[in-house]
Amino acid sequence: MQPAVCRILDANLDRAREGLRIVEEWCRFGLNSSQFSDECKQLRQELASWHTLDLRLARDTPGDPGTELTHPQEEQRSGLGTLLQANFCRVEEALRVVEEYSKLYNPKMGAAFKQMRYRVYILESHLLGYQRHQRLAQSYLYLVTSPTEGLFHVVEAALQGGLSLVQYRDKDTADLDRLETARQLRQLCHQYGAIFLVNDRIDLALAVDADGVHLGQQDMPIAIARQLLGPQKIIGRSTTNPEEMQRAIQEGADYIGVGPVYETPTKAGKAPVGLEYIRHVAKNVSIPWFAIGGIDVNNVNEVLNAGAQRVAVVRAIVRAEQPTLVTQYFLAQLARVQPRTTP
Ligand SMILES: Cc1ncc(COP(=O)(O)OP(=O)(O)O)c(N)n1
Ligand SMILES: Cc1nc(C(=O)O)sc1CCOP(=O)(O)O
Ligand SMILES: [Mg+2]
Repeated sequence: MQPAVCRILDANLDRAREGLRIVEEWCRFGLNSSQFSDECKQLRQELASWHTLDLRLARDTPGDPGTELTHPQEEQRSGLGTLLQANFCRVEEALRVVEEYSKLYNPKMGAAFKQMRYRVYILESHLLGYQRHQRLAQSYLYLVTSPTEGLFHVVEAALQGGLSLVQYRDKDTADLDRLETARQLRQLCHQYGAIFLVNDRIDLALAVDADGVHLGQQDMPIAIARQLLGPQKIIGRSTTNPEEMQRAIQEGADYIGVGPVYETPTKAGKAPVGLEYIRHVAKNVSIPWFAIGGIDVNNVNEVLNAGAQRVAVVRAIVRAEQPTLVTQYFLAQLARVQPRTTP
């Protein structure tokens, strides 16, 4: 066997193992998930079983020109999501290299690495989906955007205040512009570890790889959205009464919107549901739900006193002079009504 092939296999087996270890550490210490960390460990052990002495002996680190090469992006990661994604990429690439070159070395190894690569794809998709749903469960304030000058500044200011859930809502702009805005908002949200959802449009959500969609009663049925988006993405549904609420849950919504609580010019003409429906949802719903419609810093406590633990707002943040401070105020009020978790 050519020594160069052995060196390639040796280097990529190491690369894949290192990347898996980085992912495994997060599964173990960040998520406390034995299921995900066991899968990483099994993959690492299988890798190790193919990393035979003849491959290790081919190593020539001083003669490897690649040890000096780094990319600036490797020196900094904008968040945990980017870090995990970069390492999944590294593992998948390395496995693909091993799969190809091992065909010259041991064809059985090629087949085994193809299987492993698919296992890593599945792990990545399950892990990212799990993280996304965890983040949703920890999100109490939800910013729904409206077209406004300085939208990115407003959203970034709110993210700096601790916001972790954003919906891009824009009914009238040309698709080409919406696509660009959605792309940039997604990037901004992910930089802060926040979830990014798209209102109404499954196609746009898919195009920018958003975390999911928000669908109203007149929008696409949840079952079709789920088929298009898959189980790992988030699907939210608007509801205005107990029947819609029950149906949304049965159909598999990940969260529901509950409103409008108060009359609002943002959704002119939609009759307010009032606090009675909030009380009903508070008693009957266990998935995340967000009270929405006319909520601001002056009336938020009334909504919380009726049983809401999460709220969604448009104007209260988009029109705020100081979106960071308003976000912090909302989050502080919301924190008062969160159930205490035992340490
Ligand atoms: C969180 C949240 N709740 C409700 C809505 C309203 O959705 P919909 O009824 O489809 O109305 P539009 O927003 O599409 O005008 C929402 N967007 N977000
Ligand atoms: C987008 C939207 N959906 C609603 C619903 O009840 O389904 S109320 C609403 C607008 C909320 O805007 P603001 O916070 O400015 O009142
Ligand atoms: Mg809609």
